[in-house]
Amino acid sequence: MRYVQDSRCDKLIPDTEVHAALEKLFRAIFLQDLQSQNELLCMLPEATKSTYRHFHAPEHQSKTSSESDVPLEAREILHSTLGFCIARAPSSIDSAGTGVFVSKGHVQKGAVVSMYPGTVYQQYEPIFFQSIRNPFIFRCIDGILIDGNDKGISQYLYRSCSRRDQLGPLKLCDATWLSAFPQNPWAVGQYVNNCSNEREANVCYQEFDVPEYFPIELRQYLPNINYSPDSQGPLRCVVLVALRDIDCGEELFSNYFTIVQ
Ligand SMILES: C[S@@+](CC[C@H](N)C(=O)[O-])C[C@H]1O[C@@H](n2cnc3c(N)ncnc32)[C@H](O)[C@@H]1O
Repeated sequence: MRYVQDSRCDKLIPDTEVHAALEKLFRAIFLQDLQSQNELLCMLPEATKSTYRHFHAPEHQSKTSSESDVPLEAREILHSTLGFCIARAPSSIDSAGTGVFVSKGHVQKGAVVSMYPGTVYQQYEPIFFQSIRNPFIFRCIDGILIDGNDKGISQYLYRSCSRRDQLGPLKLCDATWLSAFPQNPWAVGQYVNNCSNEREANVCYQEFDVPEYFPIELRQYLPNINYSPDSQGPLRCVVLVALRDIDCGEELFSNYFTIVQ
């Protein structure tokens, strides 16, 4: 069990740091994929477009296209931006199925390591059928639920909601976490296994409400979507934050049970 004095004391790092980390990684992914973002860029306000204008300059293009036009693999972008990669692999615990490992580099205490993807349900929204034999439902402190199952009915619902909310080339979330190759390399947090007496937690969950001013062109990398189109307020995301320095090769373990006293 993880004990927290008060729901206001649950956060390990301030929201501003989570926001900065998300923006840093997402911008790096966006810049790597700039050639296919033209249609979206045309829709954006002049001020936003101008932020990216210099990246169209021939000097930059010649640097990235010298080898091929294929964007850097997502995990490599994570490594070059934040100094580590994570990947799914068979857990170091027998019978625990798949886990998530630091596969390259080193994670520093307090860093955002991963995100918990999935469909976001308010307390009063129906989730009964999706929840049957589904170990991927995450419950937030305020009762909001996130269904991070990448199979079955959960998968269909996420895809359906993501297409519903797409406005032309403007995607408001990322659905690639449902595949083996997520474009947001953090979006594998639902595979992080539970700690035990032998394997202490090295990451913990932290809720993050995406503010209105989060860059619209970067929302396409958020691995969460509201179940209801009428949901009010900010989109709920959950990130996993390192509780200590984590070395390459270590498996990530969280604590599935937090008691708010
Ligand atoms: C959210 S899933 C985590 C991903 C899971 N390992 C998989 O391969 O799908 C939670 C399930 O993983 C397994 N699990 C998680 N932590 C475990 C542990 N410490 N020991 C054994 N099984 C574990 C349990 O089956 C649990 O219901």
